[in-house]
Amino acid sequence: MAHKILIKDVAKVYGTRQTVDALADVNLTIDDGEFVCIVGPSGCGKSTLLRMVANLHRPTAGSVEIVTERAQPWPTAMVFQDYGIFPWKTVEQNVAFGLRPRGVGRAETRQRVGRWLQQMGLTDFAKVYPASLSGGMRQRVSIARAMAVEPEVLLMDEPFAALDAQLRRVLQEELLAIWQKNARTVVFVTHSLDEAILLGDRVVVMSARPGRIIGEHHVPFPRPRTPDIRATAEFAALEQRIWEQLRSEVEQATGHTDPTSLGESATLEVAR
Ligand SMILES: Nc1ncnc2c1ncn2[C@@H]1O[C@H](COP(=O)(O)OP(=O)(O)OP(=O)(O)O)[C@@H](O)[C@H]1O
Repeated sequence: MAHKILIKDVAKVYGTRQTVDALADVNLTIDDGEFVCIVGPSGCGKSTLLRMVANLHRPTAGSVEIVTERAQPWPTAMVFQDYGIFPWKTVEQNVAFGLRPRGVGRAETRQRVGRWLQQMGLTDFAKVYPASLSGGMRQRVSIARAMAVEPEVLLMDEPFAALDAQLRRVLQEELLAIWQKNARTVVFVTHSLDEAILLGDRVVVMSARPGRIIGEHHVPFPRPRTPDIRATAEFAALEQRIWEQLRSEVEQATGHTDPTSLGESATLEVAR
């Protein structure tokens, strides 16, 4: 398959007098249409990496490239944990945002907004302002907005982390179904190994800061997938393998040495 994202020898240092080494020696190639999940301890530079792919941050060293025929506007869209939608715009105005700057005409905008409102179950809320929506509905607006621009690469930074456990599962399942219908390249940052395995074709594991890639795991479940794969022994075994690789990094990042004492401060979620 053709390569879509090429991350070569990337390092990121924040600050000038007091510096933070966020990333070091990051090399990652993502194929066109691949769904890659990135997991790693808190503060290891996952968001930094995503922002570099979004062209919001520049690497201090190395390069981040998206293979595309239309570099203007930048061919990514991003979904954030805190939704990032505009409170002063209605749901449909939020979903339409981003289409005009991309030169999408009125008729096409109406058609795309209608389609994505429908796909995300938002049609009845088109004229509503975000303040009256639940967190789950706001995140649906955010996903609809990102998908409406038909990005070549969709970047998702812990999009479901603020939702309660049940709602999170519902949105995971919706995203799984949407992606299987509209396959495109996705880079998805999460603290949840369960989520990463359910959704991803590949799970990339990062070390404690400065973040490096310390492992990559192919997710062997064929598409289309359903959430039933969670109940398989293969799923549990893969989750365990990834956790074993990650545990010492999480301990390092949190200052814990006894894994049984991670408790409330655990920075990774492992279903067990
Ligand atoms: N603009 C900035 N200026 C200075 N330091 C920053 C900046 N942005 C991030 N950092 C630091 O860089 C490191 C990596 O941050 P980043 O947010 O990329 O990590 P993360 O893995 O996404 O964290 P989390 O899992 O907690 O969201 C952290 O130590 C963070 O404090």
